[in-house]
Amino acid sequence: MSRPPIVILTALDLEYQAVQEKLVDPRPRRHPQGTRFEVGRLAGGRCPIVLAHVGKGNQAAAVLAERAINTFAPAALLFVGVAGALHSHVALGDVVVATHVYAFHGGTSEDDGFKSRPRVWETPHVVDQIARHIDRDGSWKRGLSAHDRGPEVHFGPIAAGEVVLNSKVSVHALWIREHYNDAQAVEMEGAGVAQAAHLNRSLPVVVVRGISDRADGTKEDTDRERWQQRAVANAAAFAVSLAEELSAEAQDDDRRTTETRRPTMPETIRNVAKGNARVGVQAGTVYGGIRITPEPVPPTDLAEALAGFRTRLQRARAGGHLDDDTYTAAEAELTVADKALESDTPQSRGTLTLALKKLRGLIGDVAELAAELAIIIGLAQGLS
Ligand SMILES: Nc1nc2c([nH]c(=O)n2[C@H]2C[C@H](O)[C@@H](COP(=O)(O)OP(=O)(O)OP(=O)(O)O)O2)c(=O)[nH]1
Repeated sequence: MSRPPIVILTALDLEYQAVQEKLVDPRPRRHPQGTRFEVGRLAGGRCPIVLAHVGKGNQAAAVLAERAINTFAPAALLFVGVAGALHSHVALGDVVVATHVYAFHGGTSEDDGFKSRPRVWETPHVVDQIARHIDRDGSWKRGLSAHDRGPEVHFGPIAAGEVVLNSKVSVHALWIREHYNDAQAVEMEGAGVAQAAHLNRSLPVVVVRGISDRADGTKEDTDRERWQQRAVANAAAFAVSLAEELSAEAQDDDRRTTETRRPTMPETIRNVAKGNARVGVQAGTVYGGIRITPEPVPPTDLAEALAGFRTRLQRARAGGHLDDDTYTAAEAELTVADKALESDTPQSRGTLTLALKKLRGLIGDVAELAAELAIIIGLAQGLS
């Protein structure tokens, strides 16, 4: 079972570069709409990473997050970048991991002033627990260049708006202090990414930010002192450790689901076979060097099976088991099959079977996919 990918989004070139440096053998993947993703693996790790540059702002971040989710079916989404600190205990170079993201610009403008209409997305519990474990473990700091003090990791809310905040006394600064007082850092993309993940069956998302200024009017100075590069290197180091753990966890979850679906066998087996009946192995407990491969539970609903197969196809591509051209051709056949299934006429049933057979020719080299498709073809043939 191959590991599901983790998508990492970045806004600035220096953020992209900081993550890209962690990838082994990154390969470009061009989306039909022109977005260039890069897919690689972490050095010494097994998790496929999909990296993208989304530019500044929540809107672009949301659209491209949606695109990445649809294309790669990741196990989780991370945003890695820089941010300004909102409290004095959060120092330059520290890492802030969002427990919540506040979209701090929501509100209503009334005669007696602007009223807050907060929106907030919470980081899923399981992901938060993994991130805290990585912080306690501390091994994510290996490989960081030696500083006077190692960066600290802070867990807390992040405020994401539509402006670069570079003042302690501006309207925006006062607004955040009054209504989002526990926010640790401020940035411009977290809300867009969180919204996109929420709209995709609440896919786990984590915003990881390195602090490169104090959001207090000194941003130009700290930028000149290259705090952006230093801060994002720390955020990237933390994020890739997190990605590796998240992918491993998702794989374990997949395995557990497969195992709980397997019917359990009682310890004592009574053989009820009679006459010339053929009997395989019936055993409650088996000792010795026996390898057992769990048999997948065959799908019964064709539409669901096709949707599941599309996800598997995306993962096979993200994991490097299918090249781009084969993937595109296979996806096209799957779309033909989907449409034919919707029409449900005698003619469309023929189209459906033909599309699935062409698909079989395309993915035949990937054993896992071929086995699953054989079951789907059986289901489709059962329709006619
Ligand atoms: N360090 C820091 N990063 C911030 C702040 N606000 C903010 O949105 N970010 C994050 C999210 C944005 O993607 C990006 C904006 O930072 P930037 O350095 O590009 O800001 P800017 O537009 O003023 O920079 P420039 O291109 O004019 O030099 O950094 C902040 O106050 N401090």
